[in-house]
Amino acid sequence: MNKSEKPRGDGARAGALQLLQAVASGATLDEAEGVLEDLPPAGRARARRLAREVLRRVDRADALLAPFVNRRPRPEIQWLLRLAVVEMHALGEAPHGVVSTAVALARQMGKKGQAAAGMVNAVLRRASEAGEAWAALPAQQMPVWLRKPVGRAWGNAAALAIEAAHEAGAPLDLTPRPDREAPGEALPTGSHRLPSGTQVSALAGFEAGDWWVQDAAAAMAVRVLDPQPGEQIADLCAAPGGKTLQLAAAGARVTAIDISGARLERVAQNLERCELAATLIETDALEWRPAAPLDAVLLDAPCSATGTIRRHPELPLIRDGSALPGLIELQSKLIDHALDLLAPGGRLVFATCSLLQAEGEDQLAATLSRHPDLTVERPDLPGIAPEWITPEGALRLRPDLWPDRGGMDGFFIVRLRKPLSPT
Ligand SMILES: C[S@@+](CC[C@H](N)C(=O)[O-])C[C@H]1O[C@@H](n2cnc3c(N)ncnc32)[C@H](O)[C@@H]1O
Repeated sequence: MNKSEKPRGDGARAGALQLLQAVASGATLDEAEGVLEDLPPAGRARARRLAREVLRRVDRADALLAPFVNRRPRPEIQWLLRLAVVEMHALGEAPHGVVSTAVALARQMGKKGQAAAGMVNAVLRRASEAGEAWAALPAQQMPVWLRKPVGRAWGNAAALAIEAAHEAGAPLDLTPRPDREAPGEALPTGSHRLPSGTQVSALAGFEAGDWWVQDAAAAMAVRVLDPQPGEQIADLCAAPGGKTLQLAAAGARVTAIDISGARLERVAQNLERCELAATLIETDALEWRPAAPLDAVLLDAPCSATGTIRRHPELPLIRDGSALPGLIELQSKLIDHALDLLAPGGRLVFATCSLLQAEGEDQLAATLSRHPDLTVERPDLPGIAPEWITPEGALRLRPDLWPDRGGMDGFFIVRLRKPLSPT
């Protein structure tokens, strides 16, 4: 569907379909955002939401549709059918309206769409009566390259619970500045939580910079680091800057580094909105050295981002795990470099938003074998359950934790301390 064929009156659904087709060709939802440029802000938000809800349930929608189609329709029609099924069965939209809108959208997809409109109508009418079958279908499975190691690490029941959390999506979490208020339910670890879909810019305190958006699990890395006023701290992979803001708000003297100038620009905007300060440097962290050794380093390393599938449900569709070896190698180089920047007795927090032990537990084991003089410091923080702490003393966070509260991102976080004198 090109722009001129975009249906007037239901731009959000048409926008969602364009996003879904962009994802099918390998784009992230953020990268595909440009297809929504003609929509007003509310329509864009709805299109993004619809696309995310479909991406969380592609397999489930296909399984429901399979008995009603003779052969798999063209990709754009299949996305249209999936969208309609998800709207009816997951989002509680009235079937009559969903079916007639889907038929209208098909008619606006050129000749092939017009030819498919009758089939769309017939299939969706039958699918609308299949609520029980929908309820009996399992949540979407993670792809094999991810599910296998997750099942091996924590068992099948945990993998199923993680998949249920992926389907449920993510609430909106805020980190308040220490001296300010934030809306939402206060969580035991200090974040504030609001329902998913809350419009961020309309919340009290946004303009004043009283808080910033940051998942509750992501916010724990800086709490584990425990920055102190006046400490010299480098945030080696800083953008878009949630953790830089936390470090600066604690009164540390922060150098925020990122290899991406465009992403670093977002750190600058966030700092400005929250009236906080940090020195920003666009460079490869592996090539950066401070003038004097540091009190602490935060290394929130580039990783598979498999802990963020609740908010980025396109990742399982567009990633195949082939980037992992390169990421793991980069993480270990960054760890060694970060340790080299620390003063004696300095601390390094290594974190990845990953569900893979290869980017967490195994990376810690390899680091300790390369640097046997390091001490792992177990986190001792309000709200952290003892079972989240690994035998080695790291923090393993998973989307299926806090199931009654709405979950959290998957993260691995560990604090390492350098010896006071060389051993
Ligand atoms: C997981 S994100 C960091 C998220 C950030 N800490 C936050 O809390 O908002 C990883 C970042 O590492 C950056 N990056 C990747 N390779 C890098 C390198 N060699 N040196 C510096 N930054 C790098 C990426 O541009 C990306 O912004």
